[in-house]
Amino acid sequence: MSPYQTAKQRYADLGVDTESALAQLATIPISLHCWQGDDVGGFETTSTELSGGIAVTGNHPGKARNPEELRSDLDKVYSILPGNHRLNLHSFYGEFGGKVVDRDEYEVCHFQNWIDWAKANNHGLDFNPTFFAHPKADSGFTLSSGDEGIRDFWIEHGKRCREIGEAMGQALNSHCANNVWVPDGYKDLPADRLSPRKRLESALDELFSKPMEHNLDAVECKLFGIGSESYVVGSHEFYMGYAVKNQTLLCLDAGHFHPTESIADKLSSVSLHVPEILLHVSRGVRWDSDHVIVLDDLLLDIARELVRGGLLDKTHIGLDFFDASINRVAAWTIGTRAMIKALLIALLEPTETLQNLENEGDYTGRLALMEDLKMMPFGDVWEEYCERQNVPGSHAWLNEVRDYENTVLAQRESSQPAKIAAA
Ligand SMILES: C[C@H](O)[C@H](O)[C@@H](O)C(=O)CO
Ligand SMILES: [Mn+2]
Repeated sequence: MSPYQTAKQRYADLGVDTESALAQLATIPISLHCWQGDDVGGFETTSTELSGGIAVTGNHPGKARNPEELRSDLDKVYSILPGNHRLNLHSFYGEFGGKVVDRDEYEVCHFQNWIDWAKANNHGLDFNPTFFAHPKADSGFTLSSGDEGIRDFWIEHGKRCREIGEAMGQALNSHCANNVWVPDGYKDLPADRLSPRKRLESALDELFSKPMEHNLDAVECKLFGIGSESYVVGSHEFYMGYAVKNQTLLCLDAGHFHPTESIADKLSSVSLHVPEILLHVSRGVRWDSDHVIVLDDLLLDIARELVRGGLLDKTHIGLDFFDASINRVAAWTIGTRAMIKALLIALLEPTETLQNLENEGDYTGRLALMEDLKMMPFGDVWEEYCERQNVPGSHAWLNEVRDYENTVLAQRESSQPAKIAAA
């Protein structure tokens, strides 16, 4: 018997059908974030320093310098991922043909190459307005700014991004999860916590006022950022309330809460009150909210909650990490494959048995089974999945990335010259 056949039998003994787990896994798209490929740089003609309290460290050679290189890197990543996945694009990755196009002037045409590429490769697209890395975000406030001109500028940006998201969804015959994250906040003790929150609420009301069909609005909170340690306008309570009241999607970023707080525990509660959930799966390490995700307990808990609670249908799984200290194509691949593995392990659980034990009050049996499940041969099921999906299994994928590094990434100048604007 092959290792998979043995594993299949061992799972069958627990009442788990590995074939249906694999069939379901193949239907779950993960939305890869474009910004892992170039250290959250974007392709605007006037480049501005990254801001908004997020930071990328590391200087691994081979960073994508233009949209063609970024798409080529993404093609490589998708080619070694089992399943069919989406792209989550930030708006400042538009293609502006060498012209200065400010954020309140973005149009669908600036994203046409991305749409064409997504269509040709059968990727859904998700989107994000970009409220950072811009002179009008330098005060630390955007949609909640006390300056009406600044606020209006960002509201216009948000509205245009919704139109772009709608066009993406329409062109690709899919939804487009469009996530608003603003960095607004104070480094030190605020004297007025309420006014910025009132301004953010009414700015969002205006930004979201036009009904859309394909574009799904989402809002993302954060506990603190670098430079906004004392106060973030868009806190969890703010956005939870906003999303419930307005029935938008709520985005939960795994790195945006207190280190002892896991978003896994939030999913069931939130699912009762908002129509759908967007995830930014990330890994917080001390002050940094964006390490590459790995197959750890926190990630497994997220996947288990999605499966046990039957929440996969109302959850959009997106990733959010960036690491420039390792090969960026490998970073994407390690993180995305970890997410898929976590989902597989969760799908291979005998959920009904566990829940029956719980309902019967047999907590001994529940804990014993949970512990024994950790020794089940899910690795053999994973290898089978990779083989059936025609992608390299464990270890082999890294050879492909190393080849790509030697033949493609190494050709990019280490000096990382100015961005090449696409025509
Ligand atoms: C680049 C993204 O907008 C960003 O990571 C955001 O989602 C976030 O999580 C900020 O900490
Ligand atoms: Mn995020």
